[in-house]
Amino acid sequence: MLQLKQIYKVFNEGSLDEKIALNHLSLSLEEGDFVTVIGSNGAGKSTLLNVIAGRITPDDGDVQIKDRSMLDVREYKRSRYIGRVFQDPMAGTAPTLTIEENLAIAYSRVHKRSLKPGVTAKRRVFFKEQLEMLGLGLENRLSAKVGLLSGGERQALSLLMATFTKPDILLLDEHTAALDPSRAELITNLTKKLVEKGNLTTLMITHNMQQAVDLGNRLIMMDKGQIVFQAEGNQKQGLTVNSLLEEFSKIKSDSSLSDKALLI
Ligand SMILES: Nc1ncnc2c1ncn2[C@@H]1O[C@H](COP(=O)(O)OP(=O)(O)OP(=O)(O)O)[C@@H](O)[C@H]1O
Repeated sequence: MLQLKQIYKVFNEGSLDEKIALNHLSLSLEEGDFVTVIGSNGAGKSTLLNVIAGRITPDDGDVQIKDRSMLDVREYKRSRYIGRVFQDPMAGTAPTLTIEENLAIAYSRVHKRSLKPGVTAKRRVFFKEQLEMLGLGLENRLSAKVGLLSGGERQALSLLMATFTKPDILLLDEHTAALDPSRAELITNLTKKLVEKGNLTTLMITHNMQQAVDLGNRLIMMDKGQIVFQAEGNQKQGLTVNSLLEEFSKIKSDSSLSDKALLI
């Protein structure tokens, strides 16, 4: 479904600030793979997601979705294939528009050939059904402005908007990190439910080791723009936070990383 081939990205090349963010990184995801991505600050995790989404162009390598290179596909066009949720609950939705208007925008991004844009009666029924799955009562507040929602409610809506169109790839960029623990748990559980329901191919960055262990069928650990450890299948299921920290300590000796940096 997703293939990253030898992705290389350097920032500020040739200057004192030169930083190799992705160092010939390759990764292949099958349909339905749910990969948790961990690593210290500056390991290249967000750059990786930005390269997939088309926000950053790699200096070398290729990004393929369903065997088609995406390098010539601009970010706004890739959003037809890619759903994304950011750390900031304010980032994924338009605050001055209503819940149903936000959903209509996400819907029309994918169903471009639809003759009737906006909110139709049929679509309203569909939106209500989708919102019911969140279990937050938002299906009864279709005309409420999104700016009035709490951070958790807004992030749940962002997650729904990123998933209900069944994107080929779902990118989650520390999407629970800005929420209080109970709301973070709610969004984590919703993520599990929506990803499983849609069998979505997903990459999720997290600094929460427990979350990285609990979610998904694969895990990758990044350091200095490379994948330094990965687990899948039974090995992934058998991982614990302690075993991850042990793996981490193996790369720590020749790096400036610390447990704290990984666990933030
Ligand atoms: N636009 C940019 N210009 C210059 N350097 C950048 C840019 N974006 C990222 N970098 C650098 O590239 C490296 C990788 O950054 P990236 O944001 O991908 O790391 P990360 O693993 O997501 O870190 P964090 O966990 O702190 O979010 C860092 O050293 C960062 O400072």
